[in-house]
Amino acid sequence: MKVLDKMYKKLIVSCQALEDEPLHDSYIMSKMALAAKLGGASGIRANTVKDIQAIKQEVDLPLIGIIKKDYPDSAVYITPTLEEVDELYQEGVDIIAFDATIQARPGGQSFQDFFFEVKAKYPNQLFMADTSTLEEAIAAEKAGVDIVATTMAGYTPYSEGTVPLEVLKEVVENVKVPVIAEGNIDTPEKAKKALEIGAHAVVVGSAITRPKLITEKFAKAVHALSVEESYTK
Ligand SMILES: CC(=O)N[C@H](C=O)[C@@H](O)[C@H](O)[C@H](O)COP(=O)(O)O
Repeated sequence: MKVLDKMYKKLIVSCQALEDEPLHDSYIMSKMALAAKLGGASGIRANTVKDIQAIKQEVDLPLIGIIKKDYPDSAVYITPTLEEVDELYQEGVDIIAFDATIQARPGGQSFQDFFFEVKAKYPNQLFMADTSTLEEAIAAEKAGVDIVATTMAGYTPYSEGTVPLEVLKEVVENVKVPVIAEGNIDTPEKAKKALEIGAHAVVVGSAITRPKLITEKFAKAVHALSVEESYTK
């Protein structure tokens, strides 16, 4: 079965922890992936070759690979250049994802120029475009990507405050390639809604694999109550 068929209407779990996050460790990410698989995930999204290698030891699910890297002259950090694409291709992942916003890439390169190079070098690889607006999704489809995703909705200065599921709906209505819902899908209800809207699959990250953020949500709710009701004996 082809990878896009395996993912159809399924849950993909993003297992990522950056250097400044408490779970930053490839072994931990591999166990997160295993937990996700046992819980019913049908795919994994992972960052860095090291994490991807560790995850491959634990699970045999379809993999979406990215490399997050900061460059001083660009706001684009998800697989920004051909160099990161080369690394992911050499490691081997089912889908390579990258930022496909209108923001300039390192060296001032546009998404179109970047993708032209990428596609020419790797014509048989599946590529997923992380976009923040309908316009970017349409442009990415036109450039020839295989999948568009709403990953960056709310994370570019010009998309701040947009509602991911609303962006998803617009994108689904206007592009023909499969659309993956990703970004701030933080409840099972929203994941289900994303698929009902027409997403091909849904990626959930923080709500499953970032316990610090999950704890913060609980702590905030609990502490708000403890401020209202002080303890007196
Ligand atoms: C904007 C950005 O850098 N997103 C990253 C993309 O890989 C990840 O940090 C997210 O966790 C992932 O997209 C899943 O989203 P959420 O964690 O909201 O379920």
